[in-house]
Amino acid sequence: MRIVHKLSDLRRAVAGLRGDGAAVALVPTMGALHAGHMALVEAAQASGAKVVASIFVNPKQFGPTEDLARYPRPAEADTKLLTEHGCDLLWMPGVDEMYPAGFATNVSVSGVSDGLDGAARPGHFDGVATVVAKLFNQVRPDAAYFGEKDFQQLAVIRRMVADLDFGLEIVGVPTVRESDGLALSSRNAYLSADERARAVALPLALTAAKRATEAGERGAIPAAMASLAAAGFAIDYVELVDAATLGEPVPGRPRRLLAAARIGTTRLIDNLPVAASTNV
Ligand SMILES: Nc1ncnc2c1ncn2[C@@H]1O[C@H](COP(=O)(O)OP(=O)(O)OP(=O)(O)O)[C@@H](O)[C@H]1O
Ligand SMILES: CC(C)(CO)[C@@H](O)C(=O)[O-]
Ligand code: BAL
Repeated sequence: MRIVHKLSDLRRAVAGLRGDGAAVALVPTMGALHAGHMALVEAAQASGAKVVASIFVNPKQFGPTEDLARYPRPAEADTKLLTEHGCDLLWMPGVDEMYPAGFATNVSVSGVSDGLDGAARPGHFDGVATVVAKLFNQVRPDAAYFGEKDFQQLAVIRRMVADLDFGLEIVGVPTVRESDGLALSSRNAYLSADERARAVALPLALTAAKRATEAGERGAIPAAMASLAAAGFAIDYVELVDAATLGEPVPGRPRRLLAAARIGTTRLIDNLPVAASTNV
């Protein structure tokens, strides 16, 4: 796997991958890679495309009191994992390469960025949209792969791609979980053993609330909040939204249950689809 740090080298390397007429798929990440990221790489490979992964810890999507400085950056382990998975090219720009002096543009996707994580992390989705727009223009892929774990992010990117005529396919990949149900996340590395044991309350609370809601029961959201609080989580939100507002008009699963909560200093997010109630 070739690794490039400069935009000029990236352009040449992508042109090389396309040499024999192959399609190119992009997997954008912030590194500290795990099996969730590898599911994106594998889905991209399954399409027959050459795969470009990017690793860039994007300062613009972190709030002033968030974890930019301590975000894990295990470059060697990341490179090894991508090589073992047969990734074709790794784009690893530095902050100065991505945002040279004088950089002054902001991409803001209104509506879909507003609630949930957009409300809890002001400016976050502007930072995501800005860097993802740049990644798309840098790599010019035919398709890009994102995880459903960051469900609102996926919706923001789909909206941006449609609105700005990027002309590439956005593919959402289902969330990869630990055996107890916790969604894989780079930030899980922050959890102490005790916090890790209690963190399973997040997928358990969402699963219980999903089942109760689908059965037509009332009070599922307050019950989920109570079980998260009992496990020691500080809750940012637990919300059931019309999936169409997040760009997922899938027949049979018209709603999405999303949550974000903090355990100690670690903020976790998760979400599940919710089918139409069988009891109304
Ligand atoms: N468990 C997972 N299953 C599927 N995709 C995932 C999973 N975790 C992350 N992704 C996807 O990988 C891409 C890169 O995400 P990122 O590098 O932020 O990893 P992360 O584990 O989500 O990290 P963080 O802890 O910062 O949220 C995103 O599209 C994200 O949705
Ligand atoms: C899409 C992304 C790579 C943009 O920095 C990031 O938000 C992430 O890792 O999900
Ligand atoms: N996984 C989304 C990136 C972030 O939390 O900043």
